Amino acid sequence: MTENDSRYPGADLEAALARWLPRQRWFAAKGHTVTGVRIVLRQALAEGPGFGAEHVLVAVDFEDTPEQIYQVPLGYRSHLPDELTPWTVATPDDAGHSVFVYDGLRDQEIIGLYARSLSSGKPKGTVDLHTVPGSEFEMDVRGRPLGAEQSNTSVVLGERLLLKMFRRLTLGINPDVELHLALSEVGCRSVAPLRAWIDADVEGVRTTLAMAQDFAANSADGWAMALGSIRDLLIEGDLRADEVGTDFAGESYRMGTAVAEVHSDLAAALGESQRPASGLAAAMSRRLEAAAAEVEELAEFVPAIQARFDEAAAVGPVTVQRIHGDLHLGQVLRTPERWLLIDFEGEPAKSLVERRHPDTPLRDVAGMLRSFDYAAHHSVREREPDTATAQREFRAREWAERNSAAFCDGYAASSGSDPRDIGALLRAYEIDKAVYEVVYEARHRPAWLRLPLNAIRRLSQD
Ligand SMILES: Nc1ncnc2c1ncn2[C@@H]1O[C@H](COP(=O)(O)OP(=O)(O)O)[C@@H](O)[C@H]1O
Ligand SMILES: O=P(O)(O)O[C@H]1O[C@H](CO)[C@@H](O[C@H]2O[C@H](CO)[C@@H](O)[C@H](O)[C@H]2O)[C@H](O)[C@H]1O
Repeated sequence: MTENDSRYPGADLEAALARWLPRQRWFAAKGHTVTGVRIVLRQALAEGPGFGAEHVLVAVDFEDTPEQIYQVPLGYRSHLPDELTPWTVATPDDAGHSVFVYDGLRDQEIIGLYARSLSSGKPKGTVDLHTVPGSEFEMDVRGRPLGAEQSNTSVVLGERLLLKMFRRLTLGINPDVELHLALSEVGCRSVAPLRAWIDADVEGVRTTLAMAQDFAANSADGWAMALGSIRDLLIEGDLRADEVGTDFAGESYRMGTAVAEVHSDLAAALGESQRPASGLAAAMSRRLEAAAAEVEELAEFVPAIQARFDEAAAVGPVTVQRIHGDLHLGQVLRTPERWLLIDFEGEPAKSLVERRHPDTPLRDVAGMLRSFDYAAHHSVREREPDTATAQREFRAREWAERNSAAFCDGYAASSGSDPRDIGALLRAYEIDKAVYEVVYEARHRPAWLRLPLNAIRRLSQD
């Protein structure tokens, strides 16, 4: 297939993508009506009889929200194997299109094309590849998609590298690459080293498209591990968290030390400064106002939340630095050796400028404390209600408190500073995160909305 391809005209591709994009897990504008799709980059990767592949970027217009740009590597085949049919964008039709169009990142052959580009150091056309010095790639590695869809799409190359293709593009450098690069340069042990990244000029701005880092084989994510621990605890509800065989506190402690190490390495690599807590609290109040305008269930909590933010504002000057920005149990991987932090993109709903703003490390600590609460209470809600439900709620809370304390202990032991010492600010961050979660759940998983709302009640009114 070539740039001005006659077999699949741009206008038809744009129309097919307008129908397909809103159904994707990573589509960030759920609930907004797409009014048009415009191709902004179309780069042939392979072409031959019955098979083609293209790297495509599109700008999506909406009725009621600003344009968004998405990355959609596409495959074209005259015969689509069964395993690729769930990823169909368009089928052959009466209008004379003889090929299926599908999500290229589900096709091992197309993933292999990206792998070869990385290993040869020669991406196609206007797309640039940057290799971190000392990183080598094998020429002909095979690729496979990585499990479930998330905010982006990741593929494993030769079981050695993970290539993450950003889906919704934010014009500029992606903090995931920026922070992984900084951490890799100072030899941080608690991240998977960055090996390469891909960028291109998009609408006149140099923009990150993808990154490759070491693949941590045989790892488990913190969310799955935490759920395993809680499952055992909730079977009867009569044992305390420290009495069940799958007590998680030791892991939470080590996770705390890993997060502290990353914070210390980020400060060493990118610096620290001072900021009045009043400015941080004012930003939280603005976010609260916007969230309450979007999710009406928040309204009754606004005065109590604001009182907590006012307490945080009185804390005085605090040290700020670059942080992870969206830390939760799904963002930590337990390898056989240690915990690794992944996905430094920051909260997807924030602008790039906001995500790159220095903040206190307490935001990340609070993110993990919120996640212990999520894991515990989500597990209770997964079970059919019965006479033991109240007891399970009690145990779940105990589990969250035990693991939060262990995490903070580990953090304090590694960093020399205990996050609980500035309790008013830590609590404000927990509430701020729960407010973000209320909006996130209302947009993506309304059935989960009660989880952050219950936490807000507890955190703002205790
Ligand atoms: N370096 C890695 N090694 C192994 N698995 C990884 C690695 N980085 C991420 N993963 C896995 O890929 C999934 C998606 O990664 P993440 O960076 O969180 O992507 P997204 O931006 O799509 O949320 C994670 O949940 C984790 O299971
Ligand atoms: O897609 P990302 O992983 O970057 O993060 C977004 O999605 C997360 C949900 O997967 C969301 O996290 C919330 O749910 C988690 C459980 O699924 C829980 O552990 C977190 O504490 C809770 O915030 C995250 O906030 C969002 O940015």
